[in-house]
Amino acid sequence: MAFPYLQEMATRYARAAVAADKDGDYETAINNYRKAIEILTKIVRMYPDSPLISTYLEMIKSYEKRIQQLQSNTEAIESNTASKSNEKDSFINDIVLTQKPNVKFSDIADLKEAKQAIVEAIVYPVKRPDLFPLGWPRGILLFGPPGCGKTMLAAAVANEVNGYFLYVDAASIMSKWLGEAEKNVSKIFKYARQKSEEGSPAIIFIDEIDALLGTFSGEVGGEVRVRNQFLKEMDGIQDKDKKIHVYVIGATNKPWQLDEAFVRRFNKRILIPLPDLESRRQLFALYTKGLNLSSDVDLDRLAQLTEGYSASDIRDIIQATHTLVIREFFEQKNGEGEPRSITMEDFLNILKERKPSVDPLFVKRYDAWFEKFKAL
Ligand SMILES: Nc1ncnc2c1ncn2[C@@H]1O[C@H](COP(=O)(O)OP(=O)(O)OP(=O)(O)O)[C@@H](O)[C@H]1O
Repeated sequence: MAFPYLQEMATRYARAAVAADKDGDYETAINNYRKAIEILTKIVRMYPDSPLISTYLEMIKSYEKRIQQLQSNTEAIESNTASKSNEKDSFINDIVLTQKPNVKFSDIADLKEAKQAIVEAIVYPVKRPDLFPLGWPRGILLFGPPGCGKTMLAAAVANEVNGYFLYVDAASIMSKWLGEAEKNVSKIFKYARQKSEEGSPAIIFIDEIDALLGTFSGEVGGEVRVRNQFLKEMDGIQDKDKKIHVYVIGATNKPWQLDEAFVRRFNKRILIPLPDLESRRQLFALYTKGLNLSSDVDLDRLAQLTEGYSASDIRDIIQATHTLVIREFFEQKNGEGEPRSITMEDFLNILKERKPSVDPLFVKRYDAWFEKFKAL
């Protein structure tokens, strides 16, 4: 999952924790502090170069301290045990990332074909269902290397149609709620249908969908039941009366692990590839927009040098280069005055130390899979 979403999720839990803490609902507060810690720890692990790392570490420390304080106050906790009826809501709260994400199509570099396919599949039918006498697809599969915009696209389309964005991590559904997974799958769809009935389209985004619809070598935790439940729910939203605006966007980095019978349920199957030269140029322009660049920085050249890098690799390169200059500024000038501008040499130094995160062999596999299952 991507940095901004993780950040948003951590903030959400932290806010819920503080609110519950104030209300004296210590059990909810502890649970939410724990979730915030879990996500912040993930951010620290995944984005060690982020300039905010020390802030996150501080936050983790202070939440841990608060949990300890609250835990020692067992009496208060017992008197505020969450009621059964709240449990359902809190599950949905866990998965509904935000009602309206703030990612826009214009924040996404290039991916013209994918944007167009997704607009045709979701935006047009939401705006003018009467123009689609034959119905329209409710299941869309986005596949391709990690960090190239699958999550962003799904969030942007939810934003575009003013809908609910339900972020679901398939791997955690299978592991975290073992035994509960089947029930939780139907809760997700029920909630989405309810939102649609109230007038807001709902986009269920399932990250790492291969964890849910993959071909398993062994049956460990009721996988077949969960899968069947999921397929039943997907069939349930194929509504002939055109009233239901619930869409399932599945994302995977390993499409070849999907069971072929299930692949066909996703009427649209779209490859989100590694950025080509032009996309990389756009990414460098996009992510250096607010930075102080020296005149020798050649974005075209940087785009040429980064063949094989993912969009998030490129964003990370820019972030690391910026951090380098900021670090130097603090070390040499103690944070006084202004940092110097970022030079081409800074970029080249960082590039030397960063290899693409995607294995080129995988890229060939994506293309081959797309050829076989393409459905734009
Ligand atoms: N096309 C793009 N334009 C601009 N930024 C991008 C693009 N693709 C990825 N990014 C950057 O990389 C981050 C990760 O992207 P995103 O989460 O959408 O990738 P993903 O394909 O869903 O990856 P994963 O499979 O790891 O979940 C984004 O938050 C964004 O900063």
